[in-house]
Amino acid sequence: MFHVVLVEPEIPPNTGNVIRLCANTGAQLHLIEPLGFPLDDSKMKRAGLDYHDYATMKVHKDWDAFMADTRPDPARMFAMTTHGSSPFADAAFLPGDVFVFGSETRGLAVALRESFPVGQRIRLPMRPDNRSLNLSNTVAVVVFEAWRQNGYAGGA
Ligand SMILES: C[S@@+](CC[C@H](N)C(=O)[O-])C[C@H]1O[C@@H](n2cnc3c(N)ncnc32)[C@H](O)[C@@H]1O
Repeated sequence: MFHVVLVEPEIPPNTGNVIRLCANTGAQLHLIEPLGFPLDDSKMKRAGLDYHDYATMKVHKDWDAFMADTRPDPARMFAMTTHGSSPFADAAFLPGDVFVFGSETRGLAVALRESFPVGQRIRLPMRPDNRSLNLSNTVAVVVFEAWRQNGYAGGA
């Protein structure tokens, strides 16, 4: 099972899309507070979520609480960032890998981003002069690539 970590997400429909994506792919979703919206926000509900979709979601009061609760292997954590220097095409993912995403307007805080070794800061390719992809689209690309590399284990 992969782990998707949204650090301080701000836009309800993005988080709604990611909740559904994680439910469909078997990824464990972690939301790091503060969130920019209440979890029962009506705009998030428009993502068409069912009760069972929320089963893969955990909320952590901050980054340190996430690390203490989850105890991930630091060597298998990846910061997804437009400031990354490691090409996505070269990344090899394993079951249990942790993918960390920044908020929609701020991205990942510099200190958190730089706490990842350069080889674990990954940038998805974009055409020149584009700033960033949508958060939920980025999560979908990464989770499906990681799942593809692992034979869509558990998928029907
Ligand atoms: C809308 S972007 C944030 C943009 C923010 N203004 C910044 O400068 O980082 C939200 C998140 O999506 C992910 N993201 C978006 N485009 C990406 C890309 N090309 N490569 C890797 N991650 C990306 C990152 O995790 C980012 O923090």
